[in-house]
Amino acid sequence: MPPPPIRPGCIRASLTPFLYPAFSLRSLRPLLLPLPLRCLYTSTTHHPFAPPHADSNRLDPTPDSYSLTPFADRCILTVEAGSGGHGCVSFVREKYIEEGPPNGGDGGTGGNIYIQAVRGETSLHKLARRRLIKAGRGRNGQGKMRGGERGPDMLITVPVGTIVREIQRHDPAEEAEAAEREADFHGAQESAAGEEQGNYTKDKWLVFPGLIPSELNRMVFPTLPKTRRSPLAALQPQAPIFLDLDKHMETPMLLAAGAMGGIGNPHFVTHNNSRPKMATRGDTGMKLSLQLELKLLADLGLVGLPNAGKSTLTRALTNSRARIGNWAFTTLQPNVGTVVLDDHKGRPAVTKRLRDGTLRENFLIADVPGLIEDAHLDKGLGLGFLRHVERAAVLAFVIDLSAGDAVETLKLLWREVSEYEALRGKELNAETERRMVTYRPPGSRTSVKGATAELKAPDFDNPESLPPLTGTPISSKPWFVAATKADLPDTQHNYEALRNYLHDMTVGVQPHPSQRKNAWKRDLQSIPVSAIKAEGVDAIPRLVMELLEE
Ligand SMILES: Nc1nc2c(ncn2[C@@H]2O[C@H](COP(=O)(O)OP(=O)(O)OP(=O)(O)O)[C@@H](O)[C@H]2O)c(=O)[nH]1
Ligand SMILES: [Mg+2]
Repeated sequence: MPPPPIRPGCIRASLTPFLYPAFSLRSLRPLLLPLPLRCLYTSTTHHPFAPPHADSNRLDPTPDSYSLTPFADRCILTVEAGSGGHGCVSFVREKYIEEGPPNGGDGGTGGNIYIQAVRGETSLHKLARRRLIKAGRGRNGQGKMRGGERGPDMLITVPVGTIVREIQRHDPAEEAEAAEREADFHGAQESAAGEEQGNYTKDKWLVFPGLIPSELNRMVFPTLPKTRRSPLAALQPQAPIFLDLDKHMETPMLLAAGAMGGIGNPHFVTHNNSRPKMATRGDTGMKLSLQLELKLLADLGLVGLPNAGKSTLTRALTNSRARIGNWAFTTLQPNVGTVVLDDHKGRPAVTKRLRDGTLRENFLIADVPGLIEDAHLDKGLGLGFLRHVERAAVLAFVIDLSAGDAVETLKLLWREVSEYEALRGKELNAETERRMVTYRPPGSRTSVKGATAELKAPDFDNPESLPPLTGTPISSKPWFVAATKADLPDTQHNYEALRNYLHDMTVGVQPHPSQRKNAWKRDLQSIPVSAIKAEGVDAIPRLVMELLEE
C-alpha cells in the first residue's frame, strides 16, 4: 500500500519526527531527513537530568490552578415593556375663575426593551439569574397640561452568538385591537345615528377623585378612544421573534416598544360636557417569554471522550487556563481560547489572509465537556454542549492514543455526532412547522397590524426567506484528528492504524463513519501531539488555517 499523502509544511516539518522518529523515517522521503529530530522519548519524564520543560507546569497544572467564570449557555427570560402612565383629570384653578377648563396632561409612554449583542459578554448567566426584565412605567400626566415622563428603557446585552426565540407573547394592545374590530363589525348598524356612548370600565377609565357613586352612575362616558401604539412599535421584529445575533451590534435593536400612556381630560370636551371628569388609564406593556441560547462562535471545535486531553491541548495552543485533571468530566462548561498566530518574534507564524484581504491574526478554539458513548440518550453531560461546536468552521476529534483502539474511538465519536445531527434536523423541522402554524394570510380578520404584523408566507423557492437555523451540517465540515498523549509508550501502532484508516477513508476504501452522503473526507489528517509537553501542537494552527479556507 502506498504511504498516505503528507500535507506539505504541516506534518512534514515539525511533527512526526518529534513523536515517532522510527515511523517518520519509514514514511518520509529521504530528502526530508535532515530535520531536527527531537525525540520525545528522551525528554523530561524519562530523563531525570534533562532540564524541565519551561511550560510543563502550565500544561500540567495543580488541580486548583484554573480559572472558572460563571457560565450559562441557555436561559428563559421574560421581558415586559413598560406600561403607559395614566391621563390626568384636572381643571384650571385660578382666582376669579371658579370653574376653569380641563387641563389634565397625558400619561407618559412606557419604556422600551432593547437587545444588543456585544463582544465583551461571554455568558448568559446574569440573565439566567434575573429571569424577568421590566422596562419602566411611564409617569402619570399632571395638571397644567403637563404630560407624564417616559418610562426608562431597558437594554439586554448578550454575547455575540446568541439565538433568541419567542416562546410566548401577551400583547394587550393586540387583544384590544381584536376586540375593537369585533365590536366594529357587530355594532356598525346600531350606532349609525346619534351620539356614541361608551360604558364605564374600571380598568380603562379614571374619574375625578372626589366623585360619589351616584354621580358616577349619572355620568355620560364617551366611547373609548381607539387603541394607540407607540410609533416605535413598527420597528419591533416580526412575531414570532427569531433572532440570530451572530455579529457584534453597534446599536441596540428594539425588542418590545413601551405601551402608550392614557389621555387627559381635555380630550373629552364636547358641546354637552365642557368639564369632563374622566381620563383614560395607560395601556399595559407587552410581555414576551424568550428563550436565549448561546452558541459559541469558534473557528475550531474540539470533540473527544472525557479525559482525552482536550483541555490540555487548548492550554497548549492558547493562553487559556482551562481546568485539567486526570478524571472524566473535568471540564463542566465550555472554554474558549484564542490561538494567536504569531511566534512572539514579531512576525506571524502562519500568514493567512481573510476573504476581505485583512491578515488573520488569531482564531478561536472551543473546548467542550467530553462526550461518552450513548451521549445522545442523555448519558454523561449529554449532547447539549455539541451545539457549541456546531457552528465551528473546523472540527478536531481529540483522541487519546493510550486509551484503547483509536479507530474505534473515532467511530464512536462520529456515531454520537451523527445522532446529534439527526436530532438537530428534527428540531429544525419542528421549528419550521411552528412558524408555519402562526402564518395568517394578509387581510384575514384575525391578522393584526403594527407590532405583530402579518407574517409573510414562507417562500420555499427562495431559501433566503427561511429562518437561518443551521449552517453547514456537522458531517460536511472539514475535520481532522488530534491524536494526543503520543508521548506515552506503546502508542505508535495505535497511531499508525488510525492514520491508515484515515487514508483509506480519503481514497474511498473505507466509508465515512457518519454514513452521510455529503460527509467531508478530503485528505484527512491525523496529527500526533503531546499537549502536555507542547510538542507537535504547532502543526494544528497551520492545518486549521488551511482547512478554514475550504
Ligand atoms: N502524557 C500525557 N498526558 C496528557 C496529555 N494531554 C493530557 N494529558 C493528561 O490527561 C489528563 C486529562 O486531560 P484533560 O485535558 O483534563 O482532558 P479533557 O479531555 O479535557 O477531559 P474532560 O474535560 O474530562 O473531558 C490530565 O491528567 C492531563 O495531564 C499528553 O499529551 N500526554
Ligand atoms: Mg477538559
